[in-house]
Amino acid sequence: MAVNPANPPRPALQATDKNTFAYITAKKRWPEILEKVIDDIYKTINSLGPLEVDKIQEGKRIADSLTELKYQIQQKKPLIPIEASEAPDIDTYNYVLNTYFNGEDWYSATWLFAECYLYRIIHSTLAETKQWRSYDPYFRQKEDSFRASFATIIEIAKRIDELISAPKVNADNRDIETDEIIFHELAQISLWGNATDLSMLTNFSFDEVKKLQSAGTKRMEESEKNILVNDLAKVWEWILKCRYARMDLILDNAGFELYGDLVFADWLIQSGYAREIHLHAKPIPWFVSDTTRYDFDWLFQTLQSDDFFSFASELEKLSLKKLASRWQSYIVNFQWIFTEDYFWTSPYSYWHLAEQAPDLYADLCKSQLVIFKGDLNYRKLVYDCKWETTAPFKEAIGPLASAKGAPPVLTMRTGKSDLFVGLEKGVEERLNAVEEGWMYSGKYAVVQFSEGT
Ligand SMILES: O=P(O)(O)OC[C@H]1O[C@](O)(CO)[C@@H](O)[C@@H]1O
Repeated sequence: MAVNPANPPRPALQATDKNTFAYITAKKRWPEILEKVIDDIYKTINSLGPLEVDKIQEGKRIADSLTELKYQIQQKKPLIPIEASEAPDIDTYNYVLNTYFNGEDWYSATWLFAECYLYRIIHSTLAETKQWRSYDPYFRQKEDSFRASFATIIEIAKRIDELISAPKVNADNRDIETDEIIFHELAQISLWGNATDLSMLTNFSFDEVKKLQSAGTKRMEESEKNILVNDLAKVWEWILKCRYARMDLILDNAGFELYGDLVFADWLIQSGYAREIHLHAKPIPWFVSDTTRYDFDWLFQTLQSDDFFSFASELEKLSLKKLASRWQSYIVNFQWIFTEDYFWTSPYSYWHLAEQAPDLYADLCKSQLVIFKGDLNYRKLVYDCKWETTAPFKEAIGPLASAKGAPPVLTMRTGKSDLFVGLEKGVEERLNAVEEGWMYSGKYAVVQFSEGT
């Protein structure tokens, strides 16, 4: 039988499997995430004036629907089609549900489908209303966590300033050895930014977020040992070969992770290794903290604002403004091209990219490097199934490595699911012996590369 959403290349990860992160997610994390959304809606309701009766009433109905959704999950009720609407992706969801998961419930459907379906339903519950259609129920969390990340944000802003103004040598006006070191450093800032994912932080305080980030900076020096597969050296060779390349960045979380990704993208442009970088975001709020157009624009505005980091010194504010105005110039000059596509929020694995989103695929094939950030992108790349941890990365990403004309693919992800491929023999056993839950702790990462065909 051909590979399909109910028949991945290996048995699917499923929440029915009790000793897995999929199970913990369905049992504990989904209800918590829904509670946070409901709280957020009530916070907004409470801030409305008495004249906004319609919005208040509609908001209460949304909160009730989401409470019902939480109950459906907790009671392991069957998944039901999403109400038809003008949204371009509902037919896809209902087709996949009816064709592959008819009669399945929140636990017995694949983890990937059930989880995408959850975030899609949360969005529909808001999008199909009059007053809340463009409301992002995760925005408050994104905003708070970005503010709490100030110390690391400013540290990185200073660093990129130094790096960009560093003297260049040789005929090409570049010092390749220094560039290689900088490349490794900035790639790791982008990589470890993925550890602070809000969907994982339902129970974390902002102090803990800060700790994670400062550990992230310190970890930079000793982080190599937690990158279980590190293809950065190969990627660097590839970049040197390509020179002045088109690159694509399939973004993950907004806020701190996006900031780190853009710092990396900034240097790639400034150094001339990239001529243009296409930034791919989500068209709807997704997996709590994923980047949308609004988040992207908000980041630029925030870095330029005098009020958001009101406690920052004038010098610090100036360095953030300088950064944001340089970034703005990349947008104006089409060196950074922002784009979004419903394929990224579909329930499909990237094994189906060419057939499900042919135009997007054809466009990505023009790229010299397609970088996939984060855990969900990784899950989708490898079809979210029980690969042996030693399975080769290129086998696990299927057609994206082997199809004729497949683009060069790089994944940079901290592990937040029961899923690692491409590990050396013995690594899984060594870590199993010392650390329960190491696969999904966010502490271990992989940077894996396929040069395409
Ligand atoms: O933002 P990321 O890195 O894609 O992570 C998304 C999160 O959602 C999950 O995919 C499932 O909840 C986790 O595996 C991961 O923590």
